[in-house]
Amino acid sequence: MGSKFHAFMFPWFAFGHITPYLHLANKLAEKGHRVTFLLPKKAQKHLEHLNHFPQNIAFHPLTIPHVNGLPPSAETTSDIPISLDKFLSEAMDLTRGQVEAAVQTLRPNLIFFDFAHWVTELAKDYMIKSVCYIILSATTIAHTLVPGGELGLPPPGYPSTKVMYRDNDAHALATLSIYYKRVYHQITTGLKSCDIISIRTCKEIEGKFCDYIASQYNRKVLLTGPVLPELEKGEPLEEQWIHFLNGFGPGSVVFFALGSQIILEKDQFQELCLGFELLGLPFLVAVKPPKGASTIQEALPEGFEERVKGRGVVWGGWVQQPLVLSHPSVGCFVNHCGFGSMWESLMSDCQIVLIPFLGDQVLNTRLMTEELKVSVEVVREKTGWFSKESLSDAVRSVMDKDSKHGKLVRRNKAKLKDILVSPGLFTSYEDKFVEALQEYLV
Ligand SMILES: O=c1ccn([C@@H]2O[C@H](COP(=O)(O)OP(=O)(O)O[C@H]3OC[C@@H](O)[C@H](O)[C@H]3O)[C@@H](O)[C@H]2O)c(=O)[nH]1
Repeated sequence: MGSKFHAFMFPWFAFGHITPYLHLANKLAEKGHRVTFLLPKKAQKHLEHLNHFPQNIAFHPLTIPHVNGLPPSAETTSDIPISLDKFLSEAMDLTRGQVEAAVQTLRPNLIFFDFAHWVTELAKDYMIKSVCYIILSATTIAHTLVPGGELGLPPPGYPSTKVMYRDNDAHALATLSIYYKRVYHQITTGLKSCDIISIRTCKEIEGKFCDYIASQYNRKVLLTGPVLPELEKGEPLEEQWIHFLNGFGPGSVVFFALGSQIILEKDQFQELCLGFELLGLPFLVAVKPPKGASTIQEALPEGFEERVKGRGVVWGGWVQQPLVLSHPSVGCFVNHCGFGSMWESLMSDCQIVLIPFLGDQVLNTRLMTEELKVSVEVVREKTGWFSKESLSDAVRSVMDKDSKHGKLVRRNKAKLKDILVSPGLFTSYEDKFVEALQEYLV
């Protein structure tokens, strides 16, 4: 059994990081441990519905200090373009006093962090254990964030010849170069100096990358598994989507989403819409309005809505992605291969088409498409541009009943899913992880 502990959680101020931390917090709380969750004030109201154990998980809101260059109301990466992330990162560093005050008062046993590498010093001062909990893929860490790593190039001894950047990834590398140095420093410092390294993955998908990280940091690496939430514990799918999706046959709808960060240029957004028009299948596209537009409607190609009426919707807000994916009418998931979406796509019964934008998304895409062979990637030009034809061709290549390639990836994916859903696999990762933490605390 082991004794109950009290953990602090302090993830990077991005929903793509906060949400998986909260899923892990729920698992700890379910086992009777206590969690104090540090997060920006405004983020709390978006997350309360995901806290399934409010008696054991307490949110501890932080005030985001003012930093020149950061818009006054910005508190998470969803509030700013990627080019301003560095200011939010400075603001996070300036919350150190608030974090320390909370540690001093509440005296936790452990503190989980990812980007705030200075947590390890603070933890030592108060004699608590620091846990660097990585919610990006092990593949990304192994390729880009090990000591001696270099932007865009695999490090010596890297265990794959397939999961790499290629010529046509210059667009993703250019974005990565904006924040690479900062994130490299944050992650490698945190991983070197923490007490415990842990990653949100499992060896069935990323075993050799996890082993490589362990060898490069000369440390044991604990895996939590994907720590997916139980869908039945949350709210049901919104009525409007049930109604829309029920109007189509099993496995016929293509669902498109790009996570919480990607905002398309207007011309690329329009090309995307035209790609769906060309495809001819029913679709639900959920993306933010493109740059320069405040609504989706004003940015749609002329006459588009009329032409696809009754067959497709482009929605500018949040949809409940895991629930949409579990609707029987949805047969294909086109997405950016953020690590959260990658897991959700693997656990669904949909065909997977990938269109990565950021550095880690490119590597995740290669892992899925070339190493595991469970998906296809949309072909881009050297400039990063994808055309309506390349988008619709990729979807057709897996959705056409007679497509050989479609059959192959469907078979591979079904095999992998069988392994992942084998009874007890994920819970045994979670149990072993918690046991390992308890051993550290003895
Ligand atoms: O409309 C939406 C969009 C997204 N979501 C949810 O939001 C989460 C998005 O997480 P992802 O990791 O896929 O993508 P994000 O873009 O938010 O992640 C960010 O952090 C993780 C990194 O791998 C990504 O590169 C980075 O962009 C998923 O759990 C998804 O189900 C919705 O529920 N509805």
